[in-house]
Amino acid sequence: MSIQDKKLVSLLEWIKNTNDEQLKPSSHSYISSKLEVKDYGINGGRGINATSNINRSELILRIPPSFLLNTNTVITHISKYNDSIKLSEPYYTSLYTPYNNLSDKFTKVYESLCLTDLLNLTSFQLLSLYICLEKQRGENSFWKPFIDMLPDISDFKYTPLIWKVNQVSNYEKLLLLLPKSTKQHTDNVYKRFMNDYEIVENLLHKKDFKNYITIELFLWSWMCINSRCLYMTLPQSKTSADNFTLAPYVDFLNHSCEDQCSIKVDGLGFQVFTTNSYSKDQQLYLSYGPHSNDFLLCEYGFVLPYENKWNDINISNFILPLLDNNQIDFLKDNDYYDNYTLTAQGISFRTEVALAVLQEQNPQSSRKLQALLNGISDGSVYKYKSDLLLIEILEKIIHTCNNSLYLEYSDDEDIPTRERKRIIGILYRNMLDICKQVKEKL
Ligand SMILES: C[S@@+](CC[C@H](N)C(=O)[O-])C[C@H]1O[C@@H](n2cnc3c(N)ncnc32)[C@H](O)[C@@H]1O
Repeated sequence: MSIQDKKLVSLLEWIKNTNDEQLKPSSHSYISSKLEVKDYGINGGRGINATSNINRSELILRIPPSFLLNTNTVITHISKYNDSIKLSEPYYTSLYTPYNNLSDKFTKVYESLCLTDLLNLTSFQLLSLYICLEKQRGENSFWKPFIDMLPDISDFKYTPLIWKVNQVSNYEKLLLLLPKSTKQHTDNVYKRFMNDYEIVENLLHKKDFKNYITIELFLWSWMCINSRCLYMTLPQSKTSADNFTLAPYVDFLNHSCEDQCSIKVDGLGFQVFTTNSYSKDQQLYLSYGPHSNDFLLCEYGFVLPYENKWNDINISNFILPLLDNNQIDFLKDNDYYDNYTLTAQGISFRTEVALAVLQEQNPQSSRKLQALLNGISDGSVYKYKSDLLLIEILEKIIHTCNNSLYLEYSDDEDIPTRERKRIIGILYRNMLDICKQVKEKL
């Protein structure tokens, strides 16, 4: 049995938890016997395979609350090492937290944190910190079987954030080759990451724990969360971004554009139902959301090279510099400022509004514009000039894409650089396809 197979067996034993008398059978995880984890190699890494036919609307997975890694479970587990943290809410007290009393240098960190310290962190910061510490606790960690099955940092080799933080070979050149909107997205992800790292580092520093978490470890933990978190409302969350959980085993489901499984979260935990029927040996998928390749690359580290119906192009960089102050004020007042996109189907309504505003000296007093915004007019009065400007923009993008398509077939001697260039080339090819389809329709 390979090491990976042994780790998977441990994960299954841990998550089913059938040996523990304390736990009611209804709280054991349910993993349908029609499922197996399969390695799809370069086509998505590990995924879930149907070992026999599965019906539509069939319950295939149920992971009880105690085995979900989120703010609730983290705070409850930490409280077991810290007498100052008194929890009374049922979403904490109902959790199963076998306290094994295995103190170590990392549980000293838990001893030093008060509840306010924990609640002042975002879910993302708290979980990143916790996974870094639990990973280093090894055998002492309740979560070891789960942490052992998390991906390796090399599984994120296509993520531009990793290129930048780890300064991989040719990273500066690679970042410059990215389409502008992907570069901007990368800068935003980088800011989010650095901000989380600094906050966690400052907290540890304040408590006198130095060199407990390297940036490399934090990056791994942060990317594992970013690429595997699933939406789940949590009672103590301050923002919608805090509403997520990690769900062992469910997180083996790979992404497809079409929803093929649905999620239900209730007192029983995190449940997955099929929304399709599957035949034996088919891979099961879950849609992570309506994400373009640009988004998938920056946040998850992969792209769907051929069939991503959510691909779009952000053309804000072309439109924003053309707006005068009056037009900017109007768009801001009406919540239409920035984020102008187009897909293979055409421009978004936001983009249509921006192109119409560009044709108005005094947008505030234009009845035509008001009619467009209110849905009374179809905006055809603006169409001729909007199309002319759009063609100009499309031609500029087509020119850039044509000059960058070679990247997909790069013959760079350095293999990692060649692979990363191939992914960048795919982004340009996707953009070119959209531009051509939109142009044909004008
Ligand atoms: C929630 S995990 C899914 C399980 C993952 N494949 C694994 O080996 O652990 C998300 C990660 O899986 C990979 N992934 C998911 N869907 C994919 C797809 N359609 N094509 C390629 N990679 C995919 C990406 O690396 C992504 O960051």
